[in-house]
Amino acid sequence: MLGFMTRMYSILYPPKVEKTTNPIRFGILGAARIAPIALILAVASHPECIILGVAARDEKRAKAFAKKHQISKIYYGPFGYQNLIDDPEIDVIYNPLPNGLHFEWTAKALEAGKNVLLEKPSTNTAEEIQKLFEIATKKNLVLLEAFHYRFHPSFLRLKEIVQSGEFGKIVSVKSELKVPRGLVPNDDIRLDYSLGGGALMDMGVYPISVVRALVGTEPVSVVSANYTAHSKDPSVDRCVDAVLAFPNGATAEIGCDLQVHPRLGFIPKWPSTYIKVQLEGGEVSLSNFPAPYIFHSIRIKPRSGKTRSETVYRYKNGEGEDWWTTYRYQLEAFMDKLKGRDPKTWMTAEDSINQMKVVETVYIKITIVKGLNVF
Ligand SMILES: NC(=O)C1=CN([C@@H]2O[C@H](COP(=O)(O)OP(=O)(O)OC[C@H]3O[C@@H](n4cnc5c(N)ncnc54)[C@H](OP(=O)(O)O)[C@@H]3O)[C@@H](O)[C@H]2O)C=CC1
Ligand SMILES: O=C1OC[C@@H](O)[C@H](O)[C@H]1O
Repeated sequence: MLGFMTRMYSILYPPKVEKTTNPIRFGILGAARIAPIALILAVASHPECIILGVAARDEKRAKAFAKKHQISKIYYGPFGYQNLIDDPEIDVIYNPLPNGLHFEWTAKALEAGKNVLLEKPSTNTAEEIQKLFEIATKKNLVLLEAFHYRFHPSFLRLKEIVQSGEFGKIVSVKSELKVPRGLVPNDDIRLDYSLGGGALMDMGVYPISVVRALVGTEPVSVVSANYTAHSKDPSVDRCVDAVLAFPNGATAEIGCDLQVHPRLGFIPKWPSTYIKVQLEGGEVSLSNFPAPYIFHSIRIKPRSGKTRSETVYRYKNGEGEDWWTTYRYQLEAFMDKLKGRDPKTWMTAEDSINQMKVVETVYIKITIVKGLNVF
């Protein structure tokens, strides 16, 4: 309990660090709700970077956000986003715009010579993310799809156990991200088809990326995919459950839901956020994988022998801090990449492109085709 309390305190009030003389300067596109936890708090404890600017469509919103987070440069109005991108003092653009705007604004940022930390899902299609990486490569810029959980030591430990061979080959993987009704209001970007909304685009991309990373190859087919349309708009998927088949015989079940209905109509269900891997010689699981810094448990259940559990908040060599969030670990890797150092782990261009191919294939299986230009 004490560990939990001290972690939470340091996440919300990170210790101040002295910044280097020429820190890398981030600019944020949009006064997005995710920006404080996913970037601003992470940057606060990194010595080599600062948040220099923010752009929002509305002047008041931009000013309020900048004041709250002590950001010195503000852009707003119809050209606000472009003006932030064009600011020669900005080195990196953080793009937490609605999914459907990821491609357009990341392309503009890269074309302007800016590195980009791009929120998940990278784009609407594999073709789009491929184009973005082509620009990034041509211009020698860093582009990262922000699958933050991949950078936390708990996920890396799970992957290490699964891929160590200790329990033999993977038989199946199951991963879910489902949240109770009431968390996603009807006017949320997640429920707007034209902005790239839908459960699979918002939450389902996590389990898909999880199973791909753990199996270590790409699925060969989507065996089945069921979805429930959202009551607000039938073209928006509220919930998706799919089964993927991998070339080595392993299968994966992925699930996502933006509105899990309460038990008996009134008892809210707890969010479902886990990874479970069945191996020939046992089962390994990780609870709360998207926010392991709050709490998590890695359970190792050998087919014969005692069940044990681990919690892992730092890298093996002791690097990191117990209170570092998934976002803080991600920022560490991003900064390492920018500075020409070797990050602990990375989400490559190929990984992001293949990820979107799988997302597209699941959508095709459930026949909600989100303006996708595939096959
Ligand atoms: N990594 C993670 O853990 C998480 C990632 N995300 C991802 O981050 C992104 C943003 O999510 P979230 O912060 O919840 O989103 P918000 O609802 O806060 O929207 C983000 C920003 O989008 C801008 N925007 C631009 N055009 C539109 C438009 N037409 N309609 C609505 N908003 C618009 C708004 O900018 P302005 O201020 O200029 O009005 C707003 O600030 C998504 O891609 C999502 O998938 C979300 C949550 C968690
Ligand atoms: O990226 C995300 O992670 C957590 C979810 O609750 C949220 O909807 C999603 O955007």
